[in-house]
Amino acid sequence: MAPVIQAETLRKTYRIRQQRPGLGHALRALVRPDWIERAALDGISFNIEQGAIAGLMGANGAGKSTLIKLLVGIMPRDGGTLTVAGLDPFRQRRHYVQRIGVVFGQRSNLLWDLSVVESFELHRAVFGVTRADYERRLAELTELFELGELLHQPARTLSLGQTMRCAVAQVLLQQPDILFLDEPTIGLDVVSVERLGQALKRLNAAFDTTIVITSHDLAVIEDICTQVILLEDGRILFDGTAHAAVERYGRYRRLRFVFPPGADIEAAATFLQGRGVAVTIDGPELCGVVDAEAGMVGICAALVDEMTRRHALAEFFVEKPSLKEVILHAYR
Ligand SMILES: Nc1ncnc2c1ncn2[C@@H]1O[C@H](COP(=O)(O)OP(=O)(O)OP(=O)(O)O)[C@@H](O)[C@H]1O
Repeated sequence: MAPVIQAETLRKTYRIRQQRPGLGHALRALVRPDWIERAALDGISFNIEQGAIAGLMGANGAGKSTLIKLLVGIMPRDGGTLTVAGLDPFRQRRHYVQRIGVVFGQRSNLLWDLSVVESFELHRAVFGVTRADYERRLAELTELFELGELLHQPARTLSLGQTMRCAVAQVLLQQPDILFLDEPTIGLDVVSVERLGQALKRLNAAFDTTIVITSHDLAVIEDICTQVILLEDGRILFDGTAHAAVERYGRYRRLRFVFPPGADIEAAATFLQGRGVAVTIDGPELCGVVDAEAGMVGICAALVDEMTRRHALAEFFVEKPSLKEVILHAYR
């Protein structure tokens, strides 16, 4: 089966007006402005299969939002080819929008003073969903997204997490083939992130809906995505499963030291940093991710040995790090 999304040497360049300091430059720029070009997507190629949950990841400015804008058809590409569900998202936008659901961050189409179900009714009318399809779909989505009594509340009374679940359910009313979510987890607490993630998984399992999601919350990507595309400076650094990403960066190990009450964890952290280990402190625990490509056992053993001699430890563990840790380490 052909992939539902196919991108070949996809390119997007922004023209940026240069403003040099000084009155002379400002006056000259009025007559002959200085432009430079910046490639936000530098000829990237990838496929996404029908029924995948694909996570787009990358640091700020990596090109995730630009890619989502090309995928949903609100911006033209400058080069390469892009086919989604057999259509060109930008050139065939009128047909295309019927096939996709899009939620950008916290911009929902729920109307503030109306109850959620009233906003859903308006959406039904705009997208021409038949009454019978709407009733069936509403029942399915109420269960999948745990909407229950939220449906009868005015949108302004919902929490951020509840708003996001309702906003996503709303765009699913017209049963799109593909759902695009740009940073849906911003501002959500961990419980809301988990609830949204589980709802998306249920949706995907029940209807084989392809989902493309960008998030800085790597835990959500690791939990729900079947494919991870990692962007850096407009290029693809990694494209594969979350599991493969961990395997690829499998040479990393997490050293986790647990300290007794009153221990000087900061001093221990400084010591590890001095050995080139990236560390985080969480309560009585100090974690360091070690790049131990060659001689993994020896490097970990030497660090543990030095730590036990210098500091009073309650326990220590050598573990495989999460996707989040290895990616963050790879960025450094
Ligand atoms: N409208 C624009 N005009 C000029 N440059 C832009 C524009 N939009 C984005 N860029 C530049 O293109 C690059 C990619 O930006 P993009 O917003 O796609 O990244 P991102 O990965 O979504 O980042 P973030 O996580 O911060 O949202 C950046 O260097 C950015 O400064």
